[in-house]
Amino acid sequence: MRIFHLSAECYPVAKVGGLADVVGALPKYQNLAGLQAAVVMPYYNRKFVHENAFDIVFQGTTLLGTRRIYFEILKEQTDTLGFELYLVKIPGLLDRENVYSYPDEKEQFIAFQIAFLDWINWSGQTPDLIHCHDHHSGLVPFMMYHSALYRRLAHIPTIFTIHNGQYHGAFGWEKLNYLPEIDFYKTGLLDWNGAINPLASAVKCCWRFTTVSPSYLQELSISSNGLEYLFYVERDKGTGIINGIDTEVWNPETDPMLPEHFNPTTVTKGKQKNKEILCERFGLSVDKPLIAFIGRLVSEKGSDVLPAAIERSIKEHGDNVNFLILGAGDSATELSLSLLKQLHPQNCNVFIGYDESLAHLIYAGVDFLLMPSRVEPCGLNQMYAMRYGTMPMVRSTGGLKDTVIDFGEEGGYGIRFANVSVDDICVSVTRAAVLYKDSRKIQTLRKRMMALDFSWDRSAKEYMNLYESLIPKI
Ligand SMILES: Nc1ncnc2c1ncn2[C@@H]1O[C@H](COP(=O)(O)OP(=O)(O)O[C@H]2O[C@H](CO)[C@@H](O)[C@H](O)[C@H]2O)[C@@H](O)[C@H]1O
Repeated sequence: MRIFHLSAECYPVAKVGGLADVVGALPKYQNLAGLQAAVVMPYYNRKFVHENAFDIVFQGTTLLGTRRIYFEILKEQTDTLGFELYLVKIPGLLDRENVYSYPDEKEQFIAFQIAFLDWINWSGQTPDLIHCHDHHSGLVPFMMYHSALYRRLAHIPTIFTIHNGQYHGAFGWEKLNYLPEIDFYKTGLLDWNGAINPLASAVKCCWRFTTVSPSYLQELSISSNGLEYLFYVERDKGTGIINGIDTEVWNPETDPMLPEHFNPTTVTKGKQKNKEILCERFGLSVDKPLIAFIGRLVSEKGSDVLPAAIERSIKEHGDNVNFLILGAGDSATELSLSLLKQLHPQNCNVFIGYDESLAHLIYAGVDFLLMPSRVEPCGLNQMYAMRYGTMPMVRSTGGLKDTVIDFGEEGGYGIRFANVSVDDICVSVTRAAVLYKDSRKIQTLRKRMMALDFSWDRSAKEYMNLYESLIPKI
C-alpha cells in the first residue's frame, strides 16, 4: 500500500513542535510494518537539506492565481530517515529558512498543495491513500474531489489528522482564485464563517479524520476555536489515535545528546549524573526537586500561569524546590520568566529559545515535567519524560488525560490536576516535593514509567486498520 503523508514539518528536516516528531516517525514504523509510506513537505533552506543529497524527480509549472510558478520535486537519495522524503521547492516561495509566519504564508501552503497534486497527477502516480496533517495540507481533499483538473485522483481516499485544532489557516474569499478551477456548486465545502477555512474543509471533504488522542476528539466538539458544531456534525467520521514516540530517537540508553546513558536498572544513578550537569550549567542545586517545563510559550500550553505559580511555589517551599524552563513564544511570558530568574537565581532558570539537545538533557536530568496545558491534543513531552524516568505533572486534558495516571491511583505513575490555575499547580508542586523525599517510592515509580510502552507499533497498527477499512482490497 503506497501512502503519501503531507506535512509542513518533519523531524529532523524542519521542526517547530510535535507535528514534526509524528511525521518524522509514523512513516518509518509504517514502512517497517510493510507499507510504502513517503513524506512530502515544503523545501526549507536548512541544515538537513544541505547535508543530504537530493535528486530532482519532477519539474513543472503551475498557476497560483495569475502568477505562473515553477516548481521542483526533490527526493532525498538514500531514504536515510526510513522513508522516501520529497521536498516541494518553489523559488521565491518555498525555499526559505523558517517554517511559519511569513506574510505570504497562505500563498506558500496553497502552492505547496497544488504543486503536490500536479506532480502526482502529471507523473501518473496513483497512491492508495493520501494522509494530510493539519491545515497546511487541508485543501488537498477538496481539490482532489472538486477540481476537474485532478479528476484522475478523485477516487483516492484521504485521511486528515488534526494535531492542533486551534489553528485553521483561514483566509478571505478574495484568494479563491489561487485554487485551480473548481466546481462552483461545491464552494460551501471550503467555507466556515464567511472565510475559506482549510481545516474545516478538510474535515468536511476527507474520507476520515483522526485526532491524536481519543479525549481530544471529544473535546473538539466543545472547544475548537469556532468549529465546535462542525466537529459535532462530523463526529462519526472521526477516530482518536494516540501518538507514539520514536523509541529509537528517544532512548536513554543510546541518546547521543545525553552525557550519561541509563536504563530502568541504572535510572537513579544515570538521572543523578545528568541532573548534576544540568544544575551546574544553570546554577541550580542537585539536592532539591527539579521541575521543568519545555514547550512553546503560548496560551494553549498554559505557560502564562507559570511565572505566578513558580513564584508562589518557591515561597511556599522556603526555596526548597527548583524550576527550569525551556521555551519561546509569547513575549510577555518570556519577560515575566526572565524577571523571575533574576529574582530567584538559586531556584529558577530560564532558557528562552529552541534547543533540541538541551530538551533531551532536561527530560533525562530533571525529576518532574510540568505541563499545565489548556489544550493538549496528545502531548509528546509527557511520553518523552516518562521514557527518561521523569514524572509528568499534567493538567487533565486531551492526550495528557489519556496517557498519565495519577500515582495516587492503582498502578499510577504521574501527577494530575484539574485546572490551569496557580492554586492547582502549587498543590501539585507540593505533592511532587513531598514525593521527592521518598526516594524508594520515586525509584519504583520511575521504573514503572520506563516500562510503559509508548512506541509507535501500537498506533501505527491503528492507522493501518483505518487505512485498510478504506481500501478493502488490501
Ligand atoms: N524550546 C524548545 N526547545 C527544544 N524542543 C522543544 C522546544 N519547544 C518544544 N520542543 C519540542 O517540541 C515537541 C513539542 O511537542 P508537543 O506534542 O508538546 O507539541 P505541539 O503543541 O507542538 O504539537 C501538537 O502536535 C503534537 C503531535 O501530534 C501533539 O502531541 C500536541 O498535543 C499538539 O499540540 C517536543 O518534542 C518538545 O521537546
